[in-house]
Amino acid sequence: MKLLNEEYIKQAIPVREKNSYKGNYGKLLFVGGNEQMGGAIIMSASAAVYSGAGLVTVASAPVNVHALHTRIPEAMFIDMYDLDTLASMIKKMDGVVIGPGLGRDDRAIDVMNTVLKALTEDQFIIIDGDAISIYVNELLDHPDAQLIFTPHLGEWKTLSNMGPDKENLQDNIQKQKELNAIVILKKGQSEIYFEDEVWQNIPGNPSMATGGMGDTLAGMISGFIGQFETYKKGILSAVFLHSKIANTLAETYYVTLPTAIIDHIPKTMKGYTNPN
Ligand SMILES: NC(=O)C1=CN([C@@H]2O[C@H](COP(=O)(O)OP(=O)(O)OC[C@H]3O[C@@H](n4cnc5c(N)ncnc54)[C@H](O)[C@@H]3O)[C@@H](O)[C@H]2O)[C@@H](O)CC1
Ligand SMILES: Nc1ncnc2c1ncn2[C@@H]1O[C@H](COP(=O)(O)OP(=O)(O)O)[C@@H](O)[C@H]1O
Ligand SMILES: [Mg+2]
Repeated sequence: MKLLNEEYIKQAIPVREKNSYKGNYGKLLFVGGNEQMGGAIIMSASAAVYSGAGLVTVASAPVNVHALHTRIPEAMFIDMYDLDTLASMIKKMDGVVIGPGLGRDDRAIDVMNTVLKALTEDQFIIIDGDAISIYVNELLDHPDAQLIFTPHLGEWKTLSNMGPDKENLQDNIQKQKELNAIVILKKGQSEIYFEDEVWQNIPGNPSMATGGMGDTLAGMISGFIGQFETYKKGILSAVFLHSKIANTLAETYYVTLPTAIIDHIPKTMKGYTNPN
């Protein structure tokens, strides 16, 4: 297992080309946030905006539109239960994050089916939170896109049948291959399973054990993938910086709020920008 530490991330973040524009930095769709959990998809989309994503659209329950626009006016909005609009929106995207606050009811299942069917092979999809349960319980087919799962240990049990006391490196590698996906297994020191190698994150601390922390990570990962040259670089940099920011904040704060992490992303990225 390779260790994900300061050395990897040093100068990993690309400098922006002088004449680049928003279209160069990722068009992302966030799908989730039912009537009870709008905050989850707002945090996720906010993390992507603050990570530098070029264009962010949120598909959510209509009741969430004003909260979203108050928090991040940079994001666009569609009703996620309008399945025709949802399907046509997917076609314009580089990547999709689905799951934060999605719920698991019949409407959520329809949303999930619509999204997975509309994807094409040049896109990526991050399946997080409730969307992990739906993917497993509804026996959904692997989409025609790069698939990325971001389970915590409870969600990994749903995906792999291995509980927190049973999961281990060899069986996790085997399961990741069966899933034909990149797996970011979230825990105290999260593990990242790629097709050819496994990484373990080093920073992180228990001040991060707060609702919304994983929603925020999913948004960061998507935002980074939209700008970095490879999936690997984007994912590893996002996982590292998410917990690195939390470590810095935990020097002075008892608990690290996901929204505080989000606020610190742009300045922290600047500090790691490659000057060449
Ligand atoms: N403000 C919001 O709207 C929030 C919405 N959230 C959403 O709530 C939905 C359900 O997610 P949850 O993760 O709460 O619930 P789940 O019920 O899916 O997962 C929690 C279960 O996993 C078990 N578990 C085992 N190891 C665990 C570990 N290391 N970390 C976490 N759980 C572990 C727990 O005991 C529990 O049974 C998701 O869609 C999520 O995005 C949460 O992110 C919290 C904040
Ligand atoms: N004790 C801890 N040490 C390090 N990281 C933690 C700790 N507790 C939680 N985290 C991190 O916080 C995030 C929690 O994700 P998740 O449970 O999906 O949150 P949510 O669904 O509430 O947004 C993960 O990135 C996990 O690694
Ligand atoms: Mg989660």
